[in-house]
Amino acid sequence: MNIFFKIAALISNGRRKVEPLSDAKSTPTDDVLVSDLLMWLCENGSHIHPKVAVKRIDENDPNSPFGLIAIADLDSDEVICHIPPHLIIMPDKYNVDDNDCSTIDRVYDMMIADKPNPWARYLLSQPRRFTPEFWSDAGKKMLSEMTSDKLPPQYINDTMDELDEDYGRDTNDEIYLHAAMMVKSRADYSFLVPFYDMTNHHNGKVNLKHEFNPFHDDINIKESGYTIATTKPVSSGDQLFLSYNQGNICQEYFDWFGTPEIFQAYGFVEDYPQRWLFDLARVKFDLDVDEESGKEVATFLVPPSQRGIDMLKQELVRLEEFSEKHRAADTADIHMPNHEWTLLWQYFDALHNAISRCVESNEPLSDEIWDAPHDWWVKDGTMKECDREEHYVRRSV
Ligand SMILES: C[S@@+](CC[C@H](N)C(=O)[O-])C[C@H]1O[C@@H](n2cnc3c(N)ncnc32)[C@H](O)[C@@H]1O
Repeated sequence: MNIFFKIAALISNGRRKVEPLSDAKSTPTDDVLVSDLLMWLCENGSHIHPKVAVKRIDENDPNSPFGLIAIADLDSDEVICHIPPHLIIMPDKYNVDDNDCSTIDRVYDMMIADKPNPWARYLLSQPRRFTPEFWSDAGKKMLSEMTSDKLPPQYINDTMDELDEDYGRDTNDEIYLHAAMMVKSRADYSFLVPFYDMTNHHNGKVNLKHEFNPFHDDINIKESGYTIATTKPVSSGDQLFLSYNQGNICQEYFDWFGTPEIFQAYGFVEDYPQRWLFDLARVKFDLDVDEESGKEVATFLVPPSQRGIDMLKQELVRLEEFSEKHRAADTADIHMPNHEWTLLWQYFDALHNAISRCVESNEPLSDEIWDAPHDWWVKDGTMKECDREEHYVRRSV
């Protein structure tokens, strides 16, 4: 019996009758690690919708990431998965402010166990050091030269410094670093949730939501577990997406966590729509492609100023000089792993493109933003200074 029907059988022994699907194309996965993981999850009390498969997002690329794919049409508001509390890795006490590293410690322990469970084996199979915070010294040096102290992402050394200096962890232990990167790129703050952590990001195609906000005061995750559901009908073959920065539990991420921060924390350049925030110029805009004209359009979330636009024009010149100096280099000479080099230039192109669209727009200019307080982040599109408790305000620069 193939994995698909094994899972369906498990679920039908559980809480819901699952009829075999006539148009089920293939097993939910072609990967042993993933099928072991799915079986382990179902045998340990998880509910995984039988019309959802785990597949590589590019079936022709054996290295492409996995994602959740509908293998039959889904309605809106269908529960895609429920993961019970005992499978979620979380710190003892949970407070979003004292985000300690106990979740990382637990993932590390799971990975170095004598017989790692299927989830640990899957996480260990993920590419090493692929998010910029965990890049080689050469890669981080090149990225820092590209962004200088002006353009995002900044603070790419924070995580390693924190692990080393604040928590005294061994940052020469490659498995510990991998555990840390898995938490940073797959957890909701300190909650690492299996299967939920297989969901990819896309703000334009997002079709999933959290059934409840696990950070809400009246939710005790140790009782509720995690449940995600569809927000709209999903056609067979479509990928299921969450938003990593504008989802229904993202709260203050709306204000400042944009395309640069997604690149830094998750190691990929997001598709349109993108969100760009440039502290130094106090410029904040969404960049999307207009369906009719096919042109990229910058939608400003705070009014841009001449001063800010002039700063970004100077940054464009500096970026072009950086490209002149490095793009033709031989990676062997700079000791940067190929995946870092490829990703760095993908981000360079997206950054250069976004600033170009911004400075060439004919948006009316005003100096209003320079009267805003130093912590000038404001909720989407308003100049209203937001209530502190409503929104985190990012570190001032
Ligand atoms: C929470 S995991 C998602 C599941 C992951 N793709 C897997 O194969 O297990 C986050 C990672 O998935 C990848 N990812 C998520 N959304 C993506 C997207 N839209 N494009 C490319 N990679 C994406 C990135 O590598 C990111 O660090």
